[in-house]
Amino acid sequence: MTKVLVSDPIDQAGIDILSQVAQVDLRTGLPPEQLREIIGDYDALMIRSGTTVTADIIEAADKLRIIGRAGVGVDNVDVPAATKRGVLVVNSPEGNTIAAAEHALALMLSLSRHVPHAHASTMAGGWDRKTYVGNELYKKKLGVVGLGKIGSHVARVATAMGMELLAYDPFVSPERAQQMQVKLLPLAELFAEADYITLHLPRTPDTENLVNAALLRTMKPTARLVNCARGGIVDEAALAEAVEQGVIAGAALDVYAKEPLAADSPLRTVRERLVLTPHLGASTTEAQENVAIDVAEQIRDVLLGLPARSAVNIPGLNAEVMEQLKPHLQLAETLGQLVSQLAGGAISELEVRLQGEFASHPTQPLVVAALKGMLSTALGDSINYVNASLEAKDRGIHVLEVKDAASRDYAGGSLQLSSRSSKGNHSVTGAVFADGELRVTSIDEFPVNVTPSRHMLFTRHRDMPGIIGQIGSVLGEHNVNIASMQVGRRIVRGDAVMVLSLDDPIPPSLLACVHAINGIQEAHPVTL
Ligand SMILES: NC(=O)C1=CN([C@@H]2O[C@H](COP(=O)(O)OP(=O)(O)OC[C@H]3O[C@@H](n4cnc5c(N)ncnc54)[C@H](O)[C@@H]3O)[C@@H](O)[C@H]2O)C=CC1
Ligand SMILES: O=C(O)C(=O)COP(=O)(O)O
Repeated sequence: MTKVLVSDPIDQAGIDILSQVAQVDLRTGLPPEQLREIIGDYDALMIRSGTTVTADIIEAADKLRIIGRAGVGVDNVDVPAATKRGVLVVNSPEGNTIAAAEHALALMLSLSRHVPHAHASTMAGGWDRKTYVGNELYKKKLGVVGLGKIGSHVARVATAMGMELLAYDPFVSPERAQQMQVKLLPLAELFAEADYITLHLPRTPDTENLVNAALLRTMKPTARLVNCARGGIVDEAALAEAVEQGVIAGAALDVYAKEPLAADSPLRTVRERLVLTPHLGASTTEAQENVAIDVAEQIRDVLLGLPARSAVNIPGLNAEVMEQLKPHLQLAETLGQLVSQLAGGAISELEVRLQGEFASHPTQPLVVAALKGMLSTALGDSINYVNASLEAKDRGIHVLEVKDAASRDYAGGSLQLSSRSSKGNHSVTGAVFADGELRVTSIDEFPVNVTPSRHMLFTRHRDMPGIIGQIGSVLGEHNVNIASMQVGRRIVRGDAVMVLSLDDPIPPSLLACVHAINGIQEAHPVTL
């Protein structure tokens, strides 16, 4: 029975989808040791930000195929460890964009008009209209750090509210910024100029403690900071001090370096001008339904052997690409299996050559498919689209990608894999025909036209009378039935290759007899 563990609260719509294909166990709030103990039973894990998936947990996850993050940030998952183990990580990149953006705007407005403090004072019996005089956002400068999906929505709404938009995002082009009516500035200038600063970037080693005491001191004393992105980007102790001492006018946080926020955090002692929420950015009914459905559908699909649309650790290979390139990926994988079995030893270099029309396809997915096929000979099922590139790199395999659009051999182009190993060099070429059928079109530069089949035998021999008959006899003696046979040669009585498609596997004793035939130079059994 396929089993899915849901270790954080998710919307029922997600559970319903998962239940179509698996037994779903909802166990929230598990301590790490307990999660480690039980994870070995599960094929899939669905989480939000409450579960931290460490390398240790992934190590214990013997059956795990996919980790689904019902939200955006995957900083609570050791993605490199998952990749190494071939575990797919997926998320919901857009399901909670609006919720997070609106929460950042809510925090900005709350801060400006002292909503939480005025509310608390009123509830306590007060009627204080003097202390809580605020500021307008209209005509103020808003600095958006990280102009991605959430940052852009905040920018759009803030523009509509009459704010002037500044942004810092090293990966956004000036054209895009201009289109959004946003002025791109270096980080230091943005901090010095803005009246409000809102953070919408991921937490990475580069962004950790980005907003520290020194940067806070460069802000205007009237400026306010909002962090609805990730804890750890802001130095919390420095921020508490800056707000307390009036270095800045206020701050609002939804996310913290360590969650839940520690009872003794210095942030909890700041009484005024600081608004804290417990990671509520994505907590709307709408967003929770969106992300639960988005991620549960991906888990369901992957468990059914289909591709996921938002894979974090196989860049460039989403469901759309997989669907479009299905036969081409299959060809690359098959040629990878073929070339590794012809090589018969550790391959040190693989050249992936996209010829003719093939050169119009994205290279990366085809290279990954070729590597998966190539490595599966030695590594079996443990190799997949997630870890193929990494495994190849770890094994020191040098991968070369060549696009040769000018080559004209087949209408749809062709794909050639050439391997270099201690035992020699081999190359195989294949094409996808109009009906979607795969063909091997050359082996070691000898032209052939072979449909790949489960059991095959490839020989390299001298083109001379009698050799084919002898091979046929040997196969017959071993009760191995030949489905088809092809010979490729470049010159008469020179070197030739023979490809036999067989109905049965090749026993080792048969291979020894084939090798013993006079004129046979190489014989390679291949299983696809
Ligand atoms: N509080 C909450 O509940 C939620 C928080 N988030 C967080 O919000 C953040 C943004 O999410 P999205 O907009 O969906 O992501 P996104 O990927 O669309 O945008 C992130 C932007 O940050 C930029 N960026 C990366 N490194 C940067 C750097 N060093 N300096 C400046 N900009 C940099 C990227 O170029 C990109 O444009 C993420 O950290 C995510 O985890 C997302 C949803 C809910
Ligand atoms: O999607 C994100 O990145 C979030 O931070 C939302 O976190 P949550 O799913 O509410 O625990």
